[in-house]
Amino acid sequence: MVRILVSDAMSEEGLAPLLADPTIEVVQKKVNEVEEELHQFDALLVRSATKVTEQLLQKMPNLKIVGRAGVGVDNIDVDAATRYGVVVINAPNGNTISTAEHTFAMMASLVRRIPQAHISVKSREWNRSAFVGVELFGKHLGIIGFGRIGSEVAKRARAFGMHVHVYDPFLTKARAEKIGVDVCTLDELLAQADIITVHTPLTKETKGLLGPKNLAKTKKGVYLINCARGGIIDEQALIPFLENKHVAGVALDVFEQEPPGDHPLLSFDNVIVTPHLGASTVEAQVNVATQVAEEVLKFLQGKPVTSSINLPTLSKDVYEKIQAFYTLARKMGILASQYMGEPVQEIAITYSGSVADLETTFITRSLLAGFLKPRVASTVNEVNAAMIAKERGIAFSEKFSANGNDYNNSIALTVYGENKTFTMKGTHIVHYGDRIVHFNGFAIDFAPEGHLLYIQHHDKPGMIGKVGNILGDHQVNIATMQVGRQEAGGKAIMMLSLDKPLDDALVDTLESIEDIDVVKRLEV
Ligand SMILES: NC(=O)C1=CN([C@@H]2O[C@H](COP(=O)(O)OP(=O)(O)OC[C@H]3O[C@@H](n4cnc5c(N)ncnc54)[C@H](O)[C@@H]3O)[C@@H](O)[C@H]2O)C=CC1
Ligand SMILES: O=C(O)CCC(=O)C(=O)O
Repeated sequence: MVRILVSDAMSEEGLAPLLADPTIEVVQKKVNEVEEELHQFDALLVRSATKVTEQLLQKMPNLKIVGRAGVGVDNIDVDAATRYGVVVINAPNGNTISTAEHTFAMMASLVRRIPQAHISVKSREWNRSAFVGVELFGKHLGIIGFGRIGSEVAKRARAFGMHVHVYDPFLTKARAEKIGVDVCTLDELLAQADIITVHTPLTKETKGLLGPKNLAKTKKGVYLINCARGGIIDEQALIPFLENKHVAGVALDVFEQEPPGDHPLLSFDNVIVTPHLGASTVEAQVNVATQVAEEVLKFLQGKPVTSSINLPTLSKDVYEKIQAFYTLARKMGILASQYMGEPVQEIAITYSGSVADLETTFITRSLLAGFLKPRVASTVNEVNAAMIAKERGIAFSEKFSANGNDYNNSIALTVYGENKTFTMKGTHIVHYGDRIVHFNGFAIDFAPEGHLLYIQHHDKPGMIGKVGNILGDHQVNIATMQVGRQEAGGKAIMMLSLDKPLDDALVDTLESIEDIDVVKRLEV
């Protein structure tokens, strides 16, 4: 039974695909209410309240996936999750419209002073002259961050007759032209905008983006809106600009610390606030919960996920095409690691033929995961394989060749170790399966499966018989045997597939045969 912990409030309608699955148990409780059971959960679904820290991940050794029902993953230690091999996914567009609409609601409220007027009338006052606002029509709106939400805000602004200026260093010219917005530098935006709204993630670059220096570059009487992440507008820096009336008003849905407590900004009459409500609509909550539930379900069924933060994203089509190579690469990694049995510095991979045209990132990660698995005590999978390889000083590279050299497709690898270099080539043949066609410099043809025994020897009459007799005497059945040699009378190999693994004593016996140089057990 798969166990999923849903630790923040989430729409039941959205969670329906998980709740309906009889193989899944969904527990809707806060983390601190299930302290004793944390080690049992396979998946964790959160909004922004649960902090997915390294400490929490350590208490959840069975965890495979964290699903964030929303966009921002700043409540999740994604680096730690990656190290622990835990996939992190989000629901990137389920709450876009709601947040864009909330931004607009904040904008209209800000310039028409609706919250202040509301409080006044509720206090039994009728003071119409105190609440004169300004129109949005004809005003210049500066949008910082032109992704999903920023671009939806722009559409609405244009419908209101506003001039829209956009600053986003990652926005391509083609996309800006298609949407028809004025793309400018940050300084140009600050100088022109009557209203500035931020829609970036909170990163090293965006933290304090609207701080003392940039606030000083804004127009006198500017309005500011933050419905993205607390800290993009520097809260402390705002105070003098509000005191000297350079900033006419501020609308905040998000804060550096949430809840903000007794924050000095809350005492300004022209600062209007909501408690992180951008995504709080019925529709958005159903959307994000549905998106994340469907993705988690797909992941648990071994299907590709499309909104992962720490895995390459694959479409179903691409996933289907690479699946065979993904498995072949995993087996090749396992074989290479066991054969080498020593520290390695580099793994060079060459994809040839039809596989060279595919999305190989995932295949390479699979190969690395296979390679590292016998060497790493903790979980290693395609999420953390590249990171673990790096941490262990193992460089890896990919090369591509259109020519498959006798094979429709092939994956070749060269592993550079401290004392030796190892090469191997594998191919996947439809209706036949995975085959290793070169091993350690020898042409051969075997299926990388089960209990394998690699023997390197001198090419002499009677060698096969000697090995066969010893195995037979010890009741070890040989399922298949492939042989290869470099030249008659030179170095040769046998690759045997056995019905059971060999014990150490039998390996020693085989090694003691004259003219046998190497005996290696390989388990795939
Ligand atoms: N208040 C709320 O309840 C909600 C808040 N959010 C937040 O809104 C923000 C935007 O979300 P989306 O539009 O979905 O994200 P997105 O990823 O679609 O867009 C972000 C944009 O910011 C741009 N950007 C990144 N660094 C930048 C920089 N240094 N300067 C200018 N632009 C930069 C990116 O190029 C991208 O176009 C995020 O912080 C998200 O967490 C999202 C949903 C709900
Ligand atoms: O879960 C929520 O309501 C917060 C949404 C949010 O901030 C996000 O999706 O980034």
